[in-house]
Amino acid sequence: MGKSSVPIEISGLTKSFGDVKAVDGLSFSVQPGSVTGFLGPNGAGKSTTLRMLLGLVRPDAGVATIGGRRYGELASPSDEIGAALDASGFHPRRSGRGHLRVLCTANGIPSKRADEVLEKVGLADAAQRKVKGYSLGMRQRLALAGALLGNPSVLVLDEPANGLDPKGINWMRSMLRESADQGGTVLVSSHVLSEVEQLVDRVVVINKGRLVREGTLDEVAGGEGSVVTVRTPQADALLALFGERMAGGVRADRAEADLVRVWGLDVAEVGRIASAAGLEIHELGSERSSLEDIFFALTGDQ
Ligand SMILES: Nc1ncnc2c1ncn2[C@@H]1O[C@H](COP(=O)(O)OP(=O)(O)OP(=O)(O)O)[C@@H](O)[C@H]1O
Repeated sequence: MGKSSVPIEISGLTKSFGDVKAVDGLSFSVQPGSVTGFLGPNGAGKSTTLRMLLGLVRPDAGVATIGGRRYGELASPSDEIGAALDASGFHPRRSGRGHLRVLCTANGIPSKRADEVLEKVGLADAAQRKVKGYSLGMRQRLALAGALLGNPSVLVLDEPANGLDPKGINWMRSMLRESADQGGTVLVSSHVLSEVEQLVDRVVVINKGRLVREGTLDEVAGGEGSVVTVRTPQADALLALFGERMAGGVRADRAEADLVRVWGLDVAEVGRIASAAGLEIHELGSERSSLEDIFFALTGDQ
């Protein structure tokens, strides 16, 4: 455990831009020692939340803290939290090394640290090249390098997987994992679950500025769980049957005219209930919902 234990707490955070409620009473926490995915469709309020956490946007209500303090109250922010919010915000004519050295100066970090992090993110060979010639993947690496400069306990990365090829994703996973294994707190946002599925062990899912689900990948997958599919000419009657059990955590919908999907029960229970009601069943099956299906179900974003 090389890093101090610094949780992030988001509590009742709210922010509107004119008529748009970007973040709406949002609360969740991010614990040290894990990589947490911050997920939601485009416009869900992820960037606004991260900007409030980093003191770049003032909340209308609520508070975001890092180790119990707001960003503005941190004694030495770059030692405590490293952020990469935008991989396009570089000065195009600066070299990768030049960019990092400017950050070192601004944050009172010795400039030799620039070369250390360039090495760490695999950009040592491109250190002298101008950023305008960098690929998107290289910019992501440079953004991460900037976040790592102060060797902070907390890393906050907005869409870090964007532009990375599978090799790059693998590499990103090992970088984030290393930080979490040392006791670091890592929060990475994405609007594409499949992009970060391999990077994270916990997820916080938001939609329309509100919390939808929070937990480990298994908990979130288990919550929706597997889906039982029933092919029946009496789909209406079957839906009504399971509709009555909604309060018990059972959910059903109609995938096709004669195909009903049921969540919250196993295949044997569904078969037993349907046969007890005397319904005609042509096919009964079960499939595990993919995380992507769950994400769509949670965010209503088809
Ligand atoms: N500075 C701003 N002025 C006006 N509206 C804004 C501003 N920043 C964000 N919004 C609006 O707030 C909502 C949330 O935006 P935000 O960028 O936080 O979402 P996001 O989840 O990060 O989306 P994406 O995945 O597309 O980056 C959107 O409707 C957006 O248009």
